[in-house]
Order: sequence, then C-alpha cells, then structure tokens
Amino acid sequence: MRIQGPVHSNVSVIRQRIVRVPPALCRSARGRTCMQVSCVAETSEAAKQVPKPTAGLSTGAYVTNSFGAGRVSRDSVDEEDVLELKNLRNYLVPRDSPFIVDNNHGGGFVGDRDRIRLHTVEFESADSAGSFCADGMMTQGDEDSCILLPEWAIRCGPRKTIYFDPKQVSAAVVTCGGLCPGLNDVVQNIVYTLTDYGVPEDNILGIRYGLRGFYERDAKPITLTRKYVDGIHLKGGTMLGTSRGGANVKEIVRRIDLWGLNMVFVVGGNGGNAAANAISDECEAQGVVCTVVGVPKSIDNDILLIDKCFGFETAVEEAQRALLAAKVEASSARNGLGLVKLMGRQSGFIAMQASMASGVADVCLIPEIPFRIDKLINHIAAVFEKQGHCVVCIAEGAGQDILLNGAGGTDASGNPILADIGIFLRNEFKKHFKGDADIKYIDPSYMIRSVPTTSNDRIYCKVLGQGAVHGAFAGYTDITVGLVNTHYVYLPIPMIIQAPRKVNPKGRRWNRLIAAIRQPDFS
Ligand SMILES: Nc1ncnc2c1ncn2[C@@H]1O[C@H](COP(=O)(O)OP(=O)(O)O)[C@@H](O)[C@H]1O
Ligand SMILES: O=P(O)(O)OC[C@H]1O[C@](O)(COP(=O)(O)O)[C@@H](O)[C@@H]1O
Repeated sequence: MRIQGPVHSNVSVIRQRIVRVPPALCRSARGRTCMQVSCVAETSEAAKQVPKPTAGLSTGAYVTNSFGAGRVSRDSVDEEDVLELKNLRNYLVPRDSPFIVDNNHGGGFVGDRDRIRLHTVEFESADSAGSFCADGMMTQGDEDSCILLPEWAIRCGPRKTIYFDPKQVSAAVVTCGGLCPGLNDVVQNIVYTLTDYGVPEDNILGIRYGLRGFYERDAKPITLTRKYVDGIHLKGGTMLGTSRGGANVKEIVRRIDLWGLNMVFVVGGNGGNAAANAISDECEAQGVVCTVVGVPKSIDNDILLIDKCFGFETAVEEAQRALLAAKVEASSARNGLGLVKLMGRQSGFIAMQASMASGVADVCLIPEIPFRIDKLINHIAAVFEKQGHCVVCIAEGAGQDILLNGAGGTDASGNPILADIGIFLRNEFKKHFKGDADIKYIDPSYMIRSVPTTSNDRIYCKVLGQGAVHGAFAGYTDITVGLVNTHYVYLPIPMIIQAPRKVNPKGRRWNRLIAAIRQPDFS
C-alpha cells in the first residue's frame, strides 16, 4: 500500500526525558551505570544545570541516550520506561486475530503492554562482579561504552488485535550474510505462521541469494508454499541462498512497492538488521506501508542484548568437537600441540564457549583481548612441561594487531577482511619449537556453520519465526525478535545495530573460563 507523502510511523523511541536526579537516588544507584547522572547530581552547582522535569512528565530518575532512557532507581519505575517500538498502526485497520476463535488454541494472547525486565540483577555493591553497566549494555566490551537501557522490553507473541487482513498480506523472506545453522528453520516457521494466519501461499515470496535478489534479473523470487518448505530444517545452509553486499535500498523499496509487499522479513546479522532498518526508513520516506521485521542471525553471537543468537548453540557443539579432536591428536604425541581456529570476526563467543564446553582447551585467544606471542609461547612450553601436550583455541579475529601482513580491505558488505591468524600462529610455533613439538592445525570454520540445527536451536528458530510474524501482524515495524533474559521480546532494530556485541574481558563468563583453564595474562 502506498500513501500520499511520507509515512510518519507511530513513534518508536522512548520519549526524551532528562530528569533531575536527587542525590539520595544517586547514592542508591550504587555508583554504577548511572555514573554520568550521579556525578552531576552530587555536586550542587552541577545539579542546578540539570534541566528540570518537563511539565507533564512524572518525576523519576532517568537519563536519555540515543535510543532509551536509563534507569537510576527501581523505586521510580513508571509506565513509560520501556523500549518502544515503531508501528504502522495509524495506516492500518485493526481487526480480530483469526486465533481468537479458540483463544489461540487455548493458550491465550500476549498484551501490548506485557513487558520483560531488562535489568534482572540487584547487586549488593559496586564491588559485586558484573555490577558495572548493570542497567545497560556495553557496545564495545569496555566500560566507556556502557549505554543505559530502560527497565523493560515489549513481550513477543501473538496479539488479539492484528493490523493486517491476512488475505491481503504479501510477504517476502530474505536471508543474508554468512551461513548459520537454523536459517532454513526460521524461513520455514515464518512461512508456516503466515499461512496459519491465513495468508495465501501464493503471496509469500522467497528472495534469492540475499538482498540483491530483490532486484537482480537472474535471481527471480520463488513462491514459498508449506510444501516447499516442508523438511528444509533438516538441511544446513539456506534454501533461499544468501550473499554479502547488494543492499541497494532504493531499488529494494522500489520492488517492495511494485510487488505490493506489505511484510518483509530479513534474516540477518548486524548487517542484515542494518539493511532492514534502512529499508524500513526508505519505506517511510517513500510512503510505502510495509512492515520490516528482522530475525537476528549471527554464528558469532555478536548481536547486542540478545542472550544468544539462533545457531550459536549448534556452532558451539560442533566447535568443541574440533577441540576434542585436537586434544586426541595432541595427547597422542610428545609435546603435541593442537591448534584450532574458530570463527569470530570481532567477538570471541564461539571460542570462549567451545573452550569451556570441551574441557580440553589449555589456551583460548579472542579478539577482545590482546596477547603477546612470546608470553603465549612461554605458557605453552610450561604446559608441555606439566602435561606433555597443549590445546590452543583461537578465534579468527584475535591477534590481528600482531599479524605482519594484515589482509586489509573489506568484503562486499563492508566487513573487515582478516589476515589468517591460525596459519600465522602455526608458523610461529613451528619456528619456535622446531622439531620439539608436534603441531596439528585444525580449521573447521565452514564445517561448523553449515550443519543443521541441534534440537534446542531448532526450537528457538521456531519461536523466532513465529514471533517475527506475530510482530508483523501486530503492526510493528523496524523491529527484531530475540531472547533477552530468557524471555522473547521485540526490540527496535536501531537499538541492536549500534555495534557488535563483544565478550566482556572483565565479565563472569570470561573469568570462569580463564579460571578453569588456568590461563595467565598474555598482554
Ligand atoms: N549499514 C548497512 N545498511 C544497509 N545494508 C547493510 C548495512 N550493512 C550491511 N548491509 C547489508 O546487509 C546484508 C548482510 O550483511 P553482512 O554483513 O554480509 O551479514 P550479516 O547480516 O550476517 O551481518 C548485506 O547485503 C549487506 O550489504
Ligand atoms: O567467508 P564468509 O562467508 O565471508 O564468512 C566469514 C565470516 O562469517 C562469519 O561466520 C559470520 O559473519 P556474519 O555474521 O557477518 O555472517 C564470521 O565469523 C566470519 O568471519
């Protein structure tokens, strides 16, 4: 549907509120994420400079940032402290959900005001582990990058009131970026859920080979029927195809308009969600009423706020197999050294979790934590001394700073092209240990991301596929769906694409690993 003039979607971001913080509240904020606020408020001169509450806004203790308001005190929670979502409801006609007849199979519905708490831990003091940035998220893995978040996120799920007539829905599904276990599962469940609402099968398009498939002549979209997607979850990869680059957003929106699409589902990572956001904005600018919903995919698990991306658990399962193989090889040789390189361009989640899960890694190196080769080699020598062999796990993005010939440049999507740290380290180890170590190098990267999902991920993908469609029928747009604090929520896409999520070098998860494997500091 096209309307005259630009669509002004019905508010999305938190209302801007800058509220004076009483010193008492600042103290109760335990000197953590609200630092910026409390520092200002504790000095009386500075406090005078903090704007007074705007008329009509309830007094609370919040500070605004680009996408949300940060909570300062739980006492002051009010109705609006929630990550609001964009919606197109002003342009759509509300109606009953078709599932109302049997109260959604007896399971009931989710209300628009149902919400999930984003701040779940109450810390005793600023000394408690993890208390820093407790009311927010870190975008860069360091303390300066802490962004405050509101208290709540809107719950994902089916609503009693929907904003599209299922018979009039024309939807498209696209997968983009690198492979990840579960892409087919998500596509399948989007199709199943759309047809459950009553969307005619002929009206569901599968876009081929990523975003370029919207407009490239040699990759015509396919019709996604239930029969077509039956059983696709048993295979790895994506039956739609994927690619990097090709995000010609104007051209994409031209096709959306031409084909009369009113729902677009983008299954992608930080890049894919950025594309979804750009498509949503362009639709808005051109007055095209189409809801755009992302499903966050990242084998690197590097999406802000999301507990874990679909496929990540499967990837860890596969990755730890490579570590187990490295252990068998290494422990069968005198001074055996098993070196395993895993994916993780900017975030070391796979390496960290696989190392922890395997119980055989002696060293884990991730992009977030720099290391020195001499210190690493000394440690490996010490491990040889103690146990006769050593297993080293390295994420592909680690140690890029020490590589002599960085690959440089970017791929078609603008992601940095990395130099091969695995080969480099293997050569360095060979140079150093000469004939005194038996080095086996394993790079299972593409094997890991091409497998079908394990059962937990399969279930997760089902919920995400269903949730994406429920969000679209609810009239929301520019949203993504994910598991946050073990609940399914909708998040505004601009919130999650600010930066890739990283392992917190001072966090409990990393700390548990290095304690378990007794890894010293290599910096
Ligand atoms: N900032 C952006 N704006 C619009 N499109 C983008 C942006 N970043 C990436 N894309 C597009 O999103 C798609 C997927 O991005 P990519 O980085 O390859 O994978 P991922 O979605 O896994 O991060 C590509 O087609 C890419 O061109
Ligand atoms: O060889 P490709 O397809 O560019 O993929 C390599 C990259 O894909 C990843 O697995 C995931 O990247 P995306 O999330 O951008 O798809 C990275 O870990 C890895 O660097």
